[in-house]
Amino acid sequence: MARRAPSGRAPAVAPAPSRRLAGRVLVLFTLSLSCSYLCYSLLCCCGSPAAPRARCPPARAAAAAKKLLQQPRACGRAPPAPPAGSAPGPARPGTKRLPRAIVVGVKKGGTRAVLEFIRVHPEVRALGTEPHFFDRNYHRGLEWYRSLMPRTLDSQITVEKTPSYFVTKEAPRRIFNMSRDTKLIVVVRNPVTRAISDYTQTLSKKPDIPTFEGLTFRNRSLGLVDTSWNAIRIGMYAVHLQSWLQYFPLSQIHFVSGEKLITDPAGEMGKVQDFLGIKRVITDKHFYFNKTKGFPCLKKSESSGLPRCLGKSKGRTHVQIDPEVIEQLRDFYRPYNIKFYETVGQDFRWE
Ligand SMILES: Nc1ncnc2c1ncn2[C@@H]1O[C@H](COP(=O)(O)OS(=O)(=O)O)[C@@H](OP(=O)(O)O)[C@H]1O
Repeated sequence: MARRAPSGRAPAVAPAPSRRLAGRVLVLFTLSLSCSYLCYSLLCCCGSPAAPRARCPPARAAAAAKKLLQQPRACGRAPPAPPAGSAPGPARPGTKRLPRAIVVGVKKGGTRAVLEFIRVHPEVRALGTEPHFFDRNYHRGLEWYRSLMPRTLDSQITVEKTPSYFVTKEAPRRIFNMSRDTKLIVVVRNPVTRAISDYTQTLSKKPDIPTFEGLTFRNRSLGLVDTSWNAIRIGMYAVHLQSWLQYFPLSQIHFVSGEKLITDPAGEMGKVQDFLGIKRVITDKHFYFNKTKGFPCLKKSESSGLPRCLGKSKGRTHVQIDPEVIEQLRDFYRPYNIKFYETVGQDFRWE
C-alpha cells in the first residue's frame, strides 16, 4: 500500500524518474541557449565591436565567419600585430626562415626596385614591407622577426629590405649576431641626387619644411655643409661602410649602382643573382621601358603576373635646386666618393 503524507495530500516531491527527465530537459535547454548566444556573438560581435545587436544579415554573417576563420582571435582583446607583408589566405608550403640576404640600403637608392625585381625569381621569397628590425624593432626579438617572413622551401632564399640599416650603427653587429653568413646588398646612387630625392620625399609629406639650401648648409658662404642633416649624412657612404666592414668581409656585400639599375636593370639584376648564387633567370625579357613612368617596369610582377611599375613615390619629379648648391655639394662629397670607390673597388662615376 502506498504511503501517504501525514496531511493526507499527494507527496510534495515528484517520483525520481520524472525529476531526472525534467532536469535533463532543463540542462539541454540551457545548453542550446548558450550555444545560440555563442554563435551569435562570434558571428556578429567579435569582428566589429560597433556591430549593432540586431540579427546579422546572412551575407554579413558569412563574411564575418570567413574573417574569423582567417584571423582567429579572442573577443575583447586587441588583435596581435599582423605579420607585415603576409596576406591572409590558404597556408603556403614551406617554413618561415630568417633572411639569408638583406637589402640594407641606401634610402632613395633604388632599394624597392631591387626587391621587386629579385622577388620575381622562383628561388627568392621576399618580405614586401620594411620590418625595421635591426633599427627600430630589435627589442621584439628574432622570433618576432622570423614570424614576419614569407614561407620558403629549402631551395629558396628569404630576402628583406630596410634601407635605414645602412646608417644604423648597431645594424652590422646585430645582423652578424643573427648570422655571420648574411648576404648584404647596398643600392648606391649619386649622393647629391639621393639627397635631393630624400628632400623631395620629405617635402611631399611636410610642405612647411625649410628650403633644401637652408637645410644643407651650416654656413653657406663658407661652404660649411651640415653633416648632421640626415639627407646629407646618408650619402657619406665611405663613413657608414666602415661599420659594416668591421663585421663583414667585402665579398659578402654587393653594391648595386642605382643609376645602372634604371638604364640597364637586367644587367644589374644579373649581378645580384650571381651574388646570391642563383641562376640568372631575371633577364632583359622581364623588363620594358614605360614611357609614362620614365622608368623600367616589370612585364610580370611576382604578385599578380601582370605588368607593373613601381608606385607614385618612386620617380617623383625632384625639387629644382640652385646649380651652385649642387656644385658645392659635389665638392663636399668628392672625397667621400673617392674613398668609397677605393674601398669597394668599383667606380660609380658620380663626378
Ligand atoms: N624601375 C624603377 N622605377 C621607379 N623608380 C626606380 C626604378 N629604379 C630605380 N628607381 C629609383 O628608386 C628611387 C627610390 O629609391 P628607394 O626605393 O630606395 O626609396 S626608399 O628608400 O625605399 O623610399 C627613385 O628615386 P626618385 O626618382 O628620386 O623618386 C627612383 O629613381
